Amino acid sequence: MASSASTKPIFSSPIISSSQPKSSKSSNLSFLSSNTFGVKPNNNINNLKLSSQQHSFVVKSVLKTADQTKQTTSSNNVAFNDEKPTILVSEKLGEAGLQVLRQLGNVVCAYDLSPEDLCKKISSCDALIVRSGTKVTRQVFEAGQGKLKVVGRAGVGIDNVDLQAATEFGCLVVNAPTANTIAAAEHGIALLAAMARNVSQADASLKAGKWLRNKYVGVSMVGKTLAVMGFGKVGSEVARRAKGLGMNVVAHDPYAPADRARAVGVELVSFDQAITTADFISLHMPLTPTTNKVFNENTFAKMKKGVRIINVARGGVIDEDALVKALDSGIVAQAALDVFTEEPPAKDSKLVQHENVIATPHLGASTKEAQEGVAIEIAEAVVGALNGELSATAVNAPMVAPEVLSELAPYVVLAEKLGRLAVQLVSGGSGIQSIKVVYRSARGPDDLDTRLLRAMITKGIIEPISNTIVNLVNADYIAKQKGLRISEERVVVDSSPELPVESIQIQISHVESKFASAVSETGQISIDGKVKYGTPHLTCVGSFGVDVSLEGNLILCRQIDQPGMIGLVGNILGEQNVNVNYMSVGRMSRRKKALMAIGVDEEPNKEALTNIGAVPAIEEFVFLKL
Ligand SMILES: NC(=O)c1ccc[n+]([C@@H]2O[C@H](COP(=O)([O-])OP(=O)(O)OC[C@H]3O[C@@H](n4cnc5c(N)ncnc54)[C@H](O)[C@@H]3O)[C@@H](O)[C@H]2O)c1
Ligand SMILES: O=C(O)[C@H](O)COP(=O)(O)O
Repeated sequence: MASSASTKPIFSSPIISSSQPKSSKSSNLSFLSSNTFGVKPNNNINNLKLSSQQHSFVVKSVLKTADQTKQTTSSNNVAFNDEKPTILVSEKLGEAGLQVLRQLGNVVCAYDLSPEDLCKKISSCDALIVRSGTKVTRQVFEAGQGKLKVVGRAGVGIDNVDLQAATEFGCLVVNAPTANTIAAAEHGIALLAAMARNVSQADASLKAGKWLRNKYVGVSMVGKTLAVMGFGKVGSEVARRAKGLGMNVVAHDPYAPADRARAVGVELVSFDQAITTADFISLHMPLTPTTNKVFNENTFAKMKKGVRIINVARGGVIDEDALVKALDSGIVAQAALDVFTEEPPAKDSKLVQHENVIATPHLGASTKEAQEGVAIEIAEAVVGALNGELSATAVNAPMVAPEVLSELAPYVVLAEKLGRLAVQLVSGGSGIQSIKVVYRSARGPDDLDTRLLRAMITKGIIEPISNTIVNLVNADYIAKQKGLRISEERVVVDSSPELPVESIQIQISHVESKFASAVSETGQISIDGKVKYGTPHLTCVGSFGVDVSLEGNLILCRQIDQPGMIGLVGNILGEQNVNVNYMSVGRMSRRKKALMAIGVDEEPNKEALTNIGAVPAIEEFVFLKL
């Protein structure tokens, strides 16, 4: 490490768990099985090479599922399946979106599927597109395991998708968050005005032959206070429109920036302040464990008597029984509801049937314009994901800008290879619990996004020793599940900021190594790598500096530094027709200990490895698969 280097931890890993994983697999990484040479046969090795389609390749690699791994392993290249992907559309989607999908894959539109039929169909699908009516449960992800790569939610709310299960199964979830904003806001305003002026009730009454002008006297909106609960995309558009109606608008949103509210002329206030001062309350927050039934008996009791409530967000944010009581008692004068806890609600729902309630069947996003826009937005996101692009609307994966991705491409390969090497250096009986990754870089902390690199290191470490397929979506989850703690550290070095990373070091502590020379003076297994001319290189093993290109496989030998060693080992390999592609020797001092790193194209047979071990000057050696 350069003496001028400053050390700054950048990541305090969330991947810290003392809990045992749920799966029946080993709770830590102690199940390294060994053959004669201490290496477990590895079915998941990808012969990764950078190509002209580097960017696309990198993403495909980081999002790869078991299915793709099978295919790439058998064909020994990194290309996606040549067959067209199958995209299941389980709810009505605009024609323009379907056309985008058809350009890439086989599109199957199957509406109103039972949960069982969805599970049956999904096992042969690469992607699923839903709206709010399809429950994408854990069972769906289990049924789609190894094949289903992406779930597209044609809309905003993802409360009908089991995100935890998606992440565990490495399935990307994308949504279409912008195209229906205006439609939802307009519907909110339509309900607000219709409720205030009794439009629905008066219309029904007139159609029933009555003329009740006195009964349907409404309330005015101008000068009244509207509390917008959730000042996101829809909430802020509702606020903007309500101001146009002359309303006094306040908003509550714990995460909204004050300047965004100021720009609309809205004051951000506390939850209690909002609900106690408002004449109208309009709900625009997502349904989450925190917002579930946040409008309940207690909160209704705090509201101004005669308050009016509009909900175009999610039914689940209201305790519907409590709302019926509040309507009966007059605390809530009227409610206008587009969404319900159960959709469709029961025909005899007291809430829907209440005389002071007007209701629509989840129509917020249902304008021609919004449905066209949502269909295109989700189709493009799903096609992009299937093509290997990271989506800007990924819900359960880090979003990495394409230019960052291209720049990091060779480092992604290096990261995975170093992970693979490091884990193979751990001796069979040891469990890995703690891994430290040190990035040496001239870049400032904001200019280096290491999430991708960390995911690929995790992939490299876990895949050789388990059947789990690791990708960008599930890397952190899988590491946590296996009790693996990964911490990251940045060392700022005085080199060119043109390069995102100068070197990556992986340290594994509290384990024994099957190759003692890989253990550094401070007691950890430690290896370093760099990208040279676009190719990953191993540059340090323990305390030995080496330089070997990480292609094919690797033999590391520690020996007494003396003439003729390269020839001796080269001959043994040559006799078995094993081609050496790279060789490098690092030593501590002259004629003492040296470390020889040999890159080989083929896997040496047992005899070749036995003969290498029998060379008197060789004190230890290890064969590592990349
Ligand atoms: N009825 C429909 O057809 C329809 C159409 C579009 C959107 N929606 C629903 O409307 C809601 C908002 O959509 P959006 O596009 O504006 O989403 P958004 O993510 O842009 O906005 C949601 C806002 O809620 C805020 N929030 C989160 N937790 C909160 C809490 N506890 N209290 C207050 N605010 C909180 C967030 O900070 C965010 O600003 C979602 O539930 C969405 O599913 C319904
Ligand atoms: O969250 C959303 O985008 C809306 O609730 C729209 O849902 P829909 O796609 O089922 O109309």
